[in-house]
Amino acid sequence: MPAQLLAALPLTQLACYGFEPVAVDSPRDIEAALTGGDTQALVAYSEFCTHDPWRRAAETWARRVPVYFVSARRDFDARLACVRAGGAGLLAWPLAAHELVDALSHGDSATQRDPLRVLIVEDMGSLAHLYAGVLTDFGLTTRVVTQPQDVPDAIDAFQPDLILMDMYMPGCDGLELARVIRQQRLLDGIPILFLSVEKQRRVQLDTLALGVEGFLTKPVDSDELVMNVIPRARRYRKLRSYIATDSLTGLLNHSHFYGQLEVELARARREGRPLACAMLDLDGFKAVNDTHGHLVGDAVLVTLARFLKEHRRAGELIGRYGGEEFALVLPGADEAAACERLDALRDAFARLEHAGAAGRFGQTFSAGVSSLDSAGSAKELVRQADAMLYRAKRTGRDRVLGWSSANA
Ligand SMILES: Nc1nc2c(ncn2[C@@H]2O[C@H](COP(=O)(O)OP(=O)(O)OP(=O)(O)O)[C@@H](O)[C@H]2O)c(=O)[nH]1
Repeated sequence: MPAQLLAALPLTQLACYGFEPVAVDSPRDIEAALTGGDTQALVAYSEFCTHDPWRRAAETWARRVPVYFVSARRDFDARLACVRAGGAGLLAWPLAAHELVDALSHGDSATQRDPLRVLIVEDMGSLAHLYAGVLTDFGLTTRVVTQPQDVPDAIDAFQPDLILMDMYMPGCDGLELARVIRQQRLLDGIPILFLSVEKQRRVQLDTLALGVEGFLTKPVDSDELVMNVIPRARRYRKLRSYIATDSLTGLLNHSHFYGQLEVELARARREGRPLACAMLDLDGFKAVNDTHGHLVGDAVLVTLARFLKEHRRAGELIGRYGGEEFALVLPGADEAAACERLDALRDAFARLEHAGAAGRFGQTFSAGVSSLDSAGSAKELVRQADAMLYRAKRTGRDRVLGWSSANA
């Protein structure tokens, strides 16, 4: 974008969200950044007037990375010009960091970082792997399941963005399996595409009436498969992330955290493995808002979210449970292991410095921990961890307490 506008970019705030923004004001620098291969997205200022060199240049860049246009214009003509230039989105000028972060974490660049996932349910393994090969060639990740009864576990483990399903399988047909999937609240909206030799219009219409996304008649050619799968999977991924995550921190929101906790709990029981839950709350956070203002308070919340994400281990869940309250699920950890880990996190976070209007400051959190040793349900896990969190607050803050050791 033009050099005189670069100073108005919220680069420091973007860095706070975990991005590495680079400000450039010449097409040559942009070309160099794109050639380097590390650039995930481009943000280009545009006035959307007839002679707008940035829009014209951006049209060529948009073929290589998602380009987000920023403009003071919000009218229809500007929106249309953005679409015609291949823009991934139109953001308001002056650019607000959280709007860009929202676009990047839900948009096309997010799918580039984390490929779309397709679960293929087909009793003929060779055919399933043929479909998988086609989708993999287009950059998608696939998993094949040949037995209907294995589908619920595969969904839990793989978290697909779309299910491609054979209609006729031994033991359980596709319609029944679709109903089993849809009856789970969190999976009600997942796109299901049927693959079948079925040509009877009545049967196809009955299938669509069930709320499945579509019907592909075998044999399906590669283009038809890919064009039916990618847009639907991408749309579901985007909608799900809008619904499941908190817009400030990008962590799971309250209800989705709780839903995923139930899934992890069931898995831990099935596999006979331990599981712990922790609730975290920033200490004296009201004073941060009062002293430095709400924007600095928001930056501390974002920093804690980013800190937790950076320290996240495979399989762990992190959610924003309430305003300044966060929640963690640690599959495979018993209470003692979880307390030790939370205490290490507490210690490391307390060493960070935050920048405020009234100078730099440190921030601590307290945490309560519970585990399957003492709690039998998701509700009980959260209740016990919460009770320990408030005991930690009452007894001095900046500490971690576990239910079983505190109540022994
Ligand atoms: N900046 C900002 N503040 C928030 C947000 N959500 C909640 N808060 C603030 O968090 C503060 C919580 O204050 P209290 O519940 O009194 O707790 P505290 O000051 O952290 O004290 P203890 O928890 O007892 O250590 C309130 O001032 C809320 O306004 C948010 O999204 N952004």
